[in-house]
Amino acid sequence: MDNIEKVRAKISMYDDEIIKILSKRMDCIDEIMQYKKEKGLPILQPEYEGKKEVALCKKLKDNKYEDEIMNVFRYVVKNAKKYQAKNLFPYNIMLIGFMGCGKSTIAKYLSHILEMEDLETDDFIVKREDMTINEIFQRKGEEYFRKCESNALKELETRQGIIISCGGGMPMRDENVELMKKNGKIVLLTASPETVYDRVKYSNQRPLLNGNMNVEYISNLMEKRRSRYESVADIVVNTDQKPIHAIAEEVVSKLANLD
Ligand SMILES: Nc1ncnc2c1ncn2[C@@H]1O[C@H](COP(=O)(O)OP(=O)(O)OP(=O)(O)O)[C@@H](O)[C@H]1O
Ligand SMILES: O=C(O)C1=C[C@@H](O)[C@@H](O)[C@H](O)C1
Ligand SMILES: [Mg+2]
Repeated sequence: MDNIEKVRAKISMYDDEIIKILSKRMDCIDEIMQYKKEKGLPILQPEYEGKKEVALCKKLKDNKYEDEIMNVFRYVVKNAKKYQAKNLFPYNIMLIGFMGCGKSTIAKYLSHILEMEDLETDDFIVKREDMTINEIFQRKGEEYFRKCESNALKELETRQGIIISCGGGMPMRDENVELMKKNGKIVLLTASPETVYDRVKYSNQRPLLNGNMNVEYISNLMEKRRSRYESVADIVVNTDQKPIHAIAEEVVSKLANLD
C-alpha cells in the first residue's frame, strides 16, 4: 500500500469510529426524551443549548481545528434536534387562532428550537398572488382570498414535519379543516380581546381590522369565531401575559401528551 492509501485507510477507520460514536450520541437523545417524559420535565430547554456551546468552546480552546470542529458540533446538535422533533411530531403543527394571538411568533420560535421548517399561509398566498393581503382584499375581495387559502392548503397537502402558521380565518371553512387534519395536529392559540388589541393596534397589515381597530370589534369577531376555533383544535393554549418560551413549552408538552 502506498502512503496515500495508508492515510485513506486511517480516515476510513476514523469514519467508522465517528459513526459508532454519533450513533451512541443519538441513543442518548432517545434516553433523554424518555427520561423527560417519565419525570414530566420540560421538553424544550433552550438554556441548555447556550451552556453546551460554551462548554464545547472551552474544550476546543487551543485546538488547531477549533473553528472546524465547532462547526461540526453545531451541525451535530442541529441534527439531534431534528431527530427529536421528528420523533415527537411526525406530523405538521398547524397553528390557528385570532389575529394577533401569536401564531407567527410561536411558529418562528418553535421552528428555531425544534429545527423544524415553518411556513405562513399568508406569506405563501402573498407570493403566489404577487400582492399583499391588503391588496388581495381590496382588488379581489375576501371570498377570493378564502379560495386562495384553500388552494394553499391543497398545495401543502403532501408536506410533513413543518410548522404552519395559518391565516386567522383559515379554520372557518370545513374543507380547510379537513385538509389541516389530514397530516397535522391543530393548535389553537388564544388571547383576550384586550391583549390582541394591545399587540396589533399599531399595525395596518390586517385588512379586517383596518378601520375597526378597537376592543369591541375584536371582541365581537372573536366571539363569532370562538366555537369554531375550539371545536377543530386538538389542543388549546392561552397566551395572555405569558412569555414566548412558556407558550412554546406548553404547546410542545400538550402535543407530546396527545394519544
Ligand atoms: N406572548 C406574547 N407576548 C407579547 N407579545 C407577543 C406575544 N405573542 C405575540 N406577540 C406580539 O404580538 C404581535 C402579533 O403577534 P403575531 O404576528 O405572532 O400574531 P399572529 O397570530 O401571527 O397574527 P396574524 O393572524 O395577524 O398573522 C407581534 O408584534 C408579536 O411580537
Ligand atoms: O382572521 C382573518 O380572517 C385574517 C387573518 C390574517 O392572518 C389574514 O389571513 C387575513 O388578514 C384574514
Ligand atoms: Mg401571523
